[in-house]
Amino acid sequence: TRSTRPQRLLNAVRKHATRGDPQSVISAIDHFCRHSEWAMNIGDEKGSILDSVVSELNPEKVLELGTYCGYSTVRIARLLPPGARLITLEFNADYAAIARQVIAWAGLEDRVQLVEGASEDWIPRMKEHFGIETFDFVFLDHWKDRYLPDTKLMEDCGLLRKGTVLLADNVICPGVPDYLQYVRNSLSYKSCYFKSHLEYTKAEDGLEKSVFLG
Ligand SMILES: Cn1cnc(CNC(=O)c2cc(-c3ccc(F)cc3)cc(O)c2O)c1
Ligand SMILES: [Mg+2]
Repeated sequence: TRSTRPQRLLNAVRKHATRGDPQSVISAIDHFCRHSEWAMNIGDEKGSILDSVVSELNPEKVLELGTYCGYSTVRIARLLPPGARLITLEFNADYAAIARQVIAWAGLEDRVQLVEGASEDWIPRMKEHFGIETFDFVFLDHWKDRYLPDTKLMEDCGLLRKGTVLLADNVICPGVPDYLQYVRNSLSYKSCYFKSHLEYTKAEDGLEKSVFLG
């Protein structure tokens, strides 16, 4: 049977990236997506903005919603100190299987926990199942109609603290209008927009950074 795009992306990582070298994994995926097949990774341009937000924050506890092939997981985890923890949720089992191998190729499995399942099922279980009190940083990149309900769910589950940073991908393309309206108008968030481009294209897209004020 034909291979899938995520499988071909993983093959490109194995062929062109060095085991244990996260930067080479990132570069191999960006090259594959620019020159072979577009894929919905955050990409190098928005990825640099993600890097700067993570580096400035130095988070200990990170949640990623939407793993896909693990590209942003690798981007974030490579910047974390070894004691820090990144929990990444992926609904799609096929994507999760590929992402595990990409994360392992980068040598970052010791600080990443990939969980398969629906965000709305796992968010309420973070405390008792993972011993998490609150998250320092949350990266939202999953189904766009889940950004707002999952943010409200994280609030209700007490997973956000004063200063927790939410960073949302694709706020222009495909777009998350209900989420944007919420974080930009709620007195509980200080929000700002980082204008960029849809991964590997000239189309406008951007990231919204929102600090929870408690
Ligand atoms: C199936 N599935 C599993 N995870 C998800 C969540 N991610 C997205 O949907 C997503 C989509 C796009 C995108 C797709 C087509 C297009 F024309 C323009 C943009 C870009 C992204 O960066 C994304 O994160 C969907
Ligand atoms: Mg995205």
